Amino acid sequence: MRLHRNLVFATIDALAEIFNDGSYADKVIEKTLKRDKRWGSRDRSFIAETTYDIVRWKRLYAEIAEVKEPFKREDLFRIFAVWCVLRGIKLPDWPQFEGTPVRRIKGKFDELSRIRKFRESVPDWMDELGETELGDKVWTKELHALNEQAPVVIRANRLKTNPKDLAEKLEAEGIETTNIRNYPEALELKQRANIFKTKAFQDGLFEVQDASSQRVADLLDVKPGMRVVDTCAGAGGKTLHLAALMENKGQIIALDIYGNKLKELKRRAKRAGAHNVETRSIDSTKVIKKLYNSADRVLIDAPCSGLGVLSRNPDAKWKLQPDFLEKIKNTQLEILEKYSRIVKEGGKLVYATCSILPSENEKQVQKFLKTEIGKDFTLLKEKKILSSESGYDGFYMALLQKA
Ligand SMILES: C[S@@+](CC[C@H](N)C(=O)[O-])C[C@H]1O[C@@H](n2cnc3c(N)ncnc32)[C@H](O)[C@@H]1O
Repeated sequence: MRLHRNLVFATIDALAEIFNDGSYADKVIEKTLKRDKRWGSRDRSFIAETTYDIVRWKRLYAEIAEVKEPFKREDLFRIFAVWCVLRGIKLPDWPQFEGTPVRRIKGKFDELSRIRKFRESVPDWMDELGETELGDKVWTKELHALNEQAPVVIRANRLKTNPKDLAEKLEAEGIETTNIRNYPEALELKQRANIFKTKAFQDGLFEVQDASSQRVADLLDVKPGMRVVDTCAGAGGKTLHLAALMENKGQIIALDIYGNKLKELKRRAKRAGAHNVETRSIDSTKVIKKLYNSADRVLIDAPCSGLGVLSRNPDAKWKLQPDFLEKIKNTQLEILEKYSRIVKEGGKLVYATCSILPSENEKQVQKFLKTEIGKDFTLLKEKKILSSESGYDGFYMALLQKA
């Protein structure tokens, strides 16, 4: 591979913004890719993938490069040189790479690879937490899986198409997909591609949604005509799936504390042809109280650490802090206690997270079941999805029923 100066410089700029200014990797990459209209798809994927790779392996590479945060520009070039050496990419004879100690880099890599927190590139606290919660063996495997690049999975929108027709349409647009066994609406891309540009996407025939995430709406057991409340709807990934499962019949009330996310949800619902979705911003306790005892089904896709989705969101390794985790666990329990009151007698509730930590998952459900409102519920089913076992995101979901 020959390195192009403007692509490498763009990558270094992106890394500086992500590491030193605390910006989100996806946003920085999106902005960086708009910088030069002449860049083709290969150039763009070089920038995106190299940036993500270096974000993913920050701790390991910084340790090998012997540099510390905040990174100066020359530090970022040293980190970049480590990335090249470990991938067997020939370093160009630019002044930035002069004197790169190739043998020392390889030696340090071998030495650090013996220690999990360096090999898998995670902060000390996260490595300790993962081991405490999951045990050494499971955490080691899981962490390894979470450092793999995530596959691109889409969900065929049954309001407009089916997986077979969609696969054919995408193939006609040059995108090859495969079915995923036991995931009825999912297709996996054989190769990464900018699928948002396809006509099939603009026509609302699919949404990008990880295979594990597609399990959540399925578990809620919705039927056409039901009244369903999606309490933490965000931009509506699961709301749209629920609308499709309900064949657009009945009512879905999508809630979130952020109005801007709900705006995006509305836009997506329009594209997907989902007409039974109403959004409500949670701007006072009244919004929730008005819904008490009214829904056949309630989804709580709770805010969480996101530790199950590190493979698509590697900068969370560096952004997540232990005190945030403590706060979010309190929020999860509060949400469970408040929003479960929306379920009517005999109705069902799904509590889900994209975390693999028992303290955000089954332990929260157990705590909830002991609360006053929780005593009215029974746990019907629980699914713990590990990335190391499924090949997709780590997820947790529990189905509960109100007596
Ligand atoms: C895991 S995300 C939801 C993802 C979304 N359901 C989807 O499938 O695309 C959690 C959502 O909970 C929202 N949230 C955070 N605190 C909340 C609260 N107290 N009540 C309701 N929503 C909340 C966040 O804004 C975020 O959109």
